[in-house]
Amino acid sequence: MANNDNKLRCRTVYAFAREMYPKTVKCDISYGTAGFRTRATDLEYVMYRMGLLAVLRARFKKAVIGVMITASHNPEPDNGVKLVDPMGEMLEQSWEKWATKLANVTDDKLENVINDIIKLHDIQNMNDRPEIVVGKDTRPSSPSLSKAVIDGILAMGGKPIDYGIVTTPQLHYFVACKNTHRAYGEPTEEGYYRKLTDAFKKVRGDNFNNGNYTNRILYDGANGVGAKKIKFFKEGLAGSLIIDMYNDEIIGSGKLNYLCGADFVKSQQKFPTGLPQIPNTRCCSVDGDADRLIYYYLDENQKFHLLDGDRIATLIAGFFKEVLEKTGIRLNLGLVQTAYANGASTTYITKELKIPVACVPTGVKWLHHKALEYDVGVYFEANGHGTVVFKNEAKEKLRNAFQTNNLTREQKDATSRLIHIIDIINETVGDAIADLLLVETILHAKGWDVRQWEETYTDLPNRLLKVSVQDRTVITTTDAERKCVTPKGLQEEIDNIVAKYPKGRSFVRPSGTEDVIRIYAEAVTRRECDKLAAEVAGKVHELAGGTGNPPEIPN
Ligand SMILES: CC(=O)N[C@H]1[C@@H](OP(=O)(O)O)O[C@H](CO)[C@@H](O)[C@@H]1O
Ligand SMILES: [Mg+2]
Repeated sequence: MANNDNKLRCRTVYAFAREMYPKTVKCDISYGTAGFRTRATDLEYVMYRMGLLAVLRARFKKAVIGVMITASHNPEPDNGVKLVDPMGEMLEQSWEKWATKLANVTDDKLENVINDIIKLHDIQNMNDRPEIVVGKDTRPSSPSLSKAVIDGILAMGGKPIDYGIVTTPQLHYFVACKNTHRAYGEPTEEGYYRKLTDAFKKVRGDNFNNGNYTNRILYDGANGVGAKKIKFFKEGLAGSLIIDMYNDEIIGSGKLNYLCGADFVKSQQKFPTGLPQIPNTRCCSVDGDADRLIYYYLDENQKFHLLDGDRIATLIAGFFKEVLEKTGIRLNLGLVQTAYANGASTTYITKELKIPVACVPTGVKWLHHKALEYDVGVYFEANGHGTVVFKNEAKEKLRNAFQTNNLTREQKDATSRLIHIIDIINETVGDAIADLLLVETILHAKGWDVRQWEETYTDLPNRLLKVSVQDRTVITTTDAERKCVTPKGLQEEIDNIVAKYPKGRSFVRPSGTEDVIRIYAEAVTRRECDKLAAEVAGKVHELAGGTGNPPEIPN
């Protein structure tokens, strides 16, 4: 009977694939830095197939798996999909290649790839009906793409749990809650808001303001899901933090991520559209799926000041170091960055904060795994994506110490504070809104305004450029992407250019989410930095098959 069920199910899988979700795109796509991401019109069959894969992965892991439909900070016509593993982490790398294979195989070979996955992973429980948690962002294409994922899940015999429109970090959280049998929290939106806002209010206490810190912030929702969900936080925070909302698609008519949002603010280094320009006022932006957070302000001369992911990371790591010292409990703390981290932030962390720093390749999966090596691991990408992770033993150590009577009053207060702060954090993945609550908690504890935060160190001027090339895979890199291996000769040319600029640093790598080569540069002055970036971009264009006009070098 089981065998017959299986055959019947498999026939449904392939009939559906051919009739409802035929492969419409000839060229291959690959599971990149954050899953598949491309024009939404090219994604229906990919979504269906990822629904199939999620069920196989869930049967293999004997756990709940997540599927998130989003293209994050990309323009509105794009969309994407990524799978979320049992503890809320990104899909294990060895399965990325199966995702890529499954997405690219022709309709008539789909069955072979599925059989290969089943055989190679010895998946025996093909009649299990695992839960697959599905979420989507606010893009117009998301509902139909979500239906394709759900059809894939159903065809493969899984049980879709559709959470509708949620932020990416919410979906990661739901998966972790389900697989820990609620030890991590309630797997509902309500449970998520309650956990974070209750912890925030406990730590904040009755004094909402402190020293130079005032509890009002201007919030740019990027006209996306972050604008929708912040409203529930506002309710839960009950005035302890006042969030003035802008770029809210319901109130305004703005387009998703257009001239606003965390990616725009960070990469353009500009104040976004839609927010009032009030001097020296703390502002923040999230991206299209609310997993990135960036702070900034305009001074009295209308000069723009950015406080990016590196700045958030140093604030958090420095604060945890102080509190951990106060607890008297020995836990090791480390910070993880990528090559995009501003050199000044790395110097500040190592020389002044004296916290160990690791550098890993771009992409949350690398940062997250490295951070798990520490008892308390803080990780952030310069673009504002990051969080803090705690080893289970570290959490236990804190809780046990709190229960004993061996702590002084000060040690006990610091331990209790830390235990509550852990609940403000979404440990599963970078979460813009949870990070916002954490940053606000730290600024409040220090009694700092945004300028005092900025005074901790001075960023080196930096520039991010993109160059289009015929084939971005011609560039390969090593040393956490800081050196390129191919095309031959390019690294030597970059070294020669960089040597002309005091404190200059530059590296290039193929993007994993866009069809471009990214160029990063920093130097002592803005002028030198822009020149360095443009010169390196020119070399990339020349040696890596650039398309269109070569970049212009400023005088
Ligand atoms: C320079 C940069 O910001 N790169 C981003 C971007 O990846 P690329 O591979 O560079 O396109 O999108 C990723 C997913 O959101 C994010 O993890 C990463 O940091
Ligand atoms: Mg994002």
